[in-house]
Amino acid sequence: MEEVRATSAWVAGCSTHVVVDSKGLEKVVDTIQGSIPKVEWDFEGIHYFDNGPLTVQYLFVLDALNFCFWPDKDMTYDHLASGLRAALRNDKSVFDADRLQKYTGPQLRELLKWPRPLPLEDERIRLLHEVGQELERNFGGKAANLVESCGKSAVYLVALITRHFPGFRDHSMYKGHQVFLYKRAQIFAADLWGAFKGQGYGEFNDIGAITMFADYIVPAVLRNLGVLRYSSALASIIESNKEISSGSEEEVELRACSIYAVEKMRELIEIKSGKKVLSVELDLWLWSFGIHCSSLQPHRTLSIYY
Ligand SMILES: Nc1nc2c(c(CN[C@H]3C=C[C@H](O)[C@@H]3O)cn2[C@@H]2O[C@H](COP(=O)(O)O)[C@@H](O)[C@H]2O)c(=O)[nH]1
Repeated sequence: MEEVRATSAWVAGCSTHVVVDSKGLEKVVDTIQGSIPKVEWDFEGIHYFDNGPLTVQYLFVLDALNFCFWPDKDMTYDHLASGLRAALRNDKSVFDADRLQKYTGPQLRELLKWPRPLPLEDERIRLLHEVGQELERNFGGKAANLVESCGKSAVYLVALITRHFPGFRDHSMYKGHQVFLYKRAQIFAADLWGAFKGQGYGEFNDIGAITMFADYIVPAVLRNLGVLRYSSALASIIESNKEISSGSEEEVELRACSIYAVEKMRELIEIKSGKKVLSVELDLWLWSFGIHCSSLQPHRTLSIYY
């Protein structure tokens, strides 16, 4: 994920709306004293897991749809993960590649037992079709084949996913430069690693290369911890719940500075305590803290990437 790391660092270096506060960062690192609280993958108990290829199919579908829940004030990631789990328990062929290509909005709603249109429903359907078509065309219909072809490399997996599935190409233009964020492709690798506990489909020799997943929860957590600071203009946009356009400087800075800050946190933990932590572990700790923190103020962007 060298391009994610390098381009995020570049944004952080010329960012004007968001600042990574090195003092704030150091304070957090001093507080945790080299050992971040261990958060178990699926601490919520909402995901499907059967230790086999169907779990891989489930996680790929889940991460194809893992974005933008906030427009419906009652919807969260939990509804998606547990809704897809219930659908799969009820019918093992529900995520077969041929079926993925045919779902309609109302059918997906029915699958998730959601009583009204989903946020960005048309895009969700388009992305499901894309996943079904491309899995069928190049991977024998199975996400497990996609993962097996990666030779235990998370970096290669992310590259392969972004090459084959345009919906996962999470990138932006910032001050004339292309910036790579790859949130959903990276989170899929991390979900495999977490679910399979680093074994089988979850075994990656380079899991340390994955960065944090730039969503709308972790930036707000980092701000809450004093690691990120916002300009007063950006702070008032976020506090008044106004939407920030996808691809705007503000939005790219919020996401890229979060990636950069977590990389810096990881480096500083190692310098201060000699302990190596993974960005994936830091992400899960920060994210799980965020979803339990009612005072958090996430930014609002309509996006298919996070
Ligand atoms: N950075 C980061 N962002 C994450 C996740 C996850 C879930 N990961 C699973 C993996 C293991 C655990 O057991 C988790 O269940 C979801 N999100 C993002 O959060 C937002 C949803 O917020 P709300 O609308 O309040 O539900 C949305 O952008 C979604 O894409 C993560 O881990 N890291």
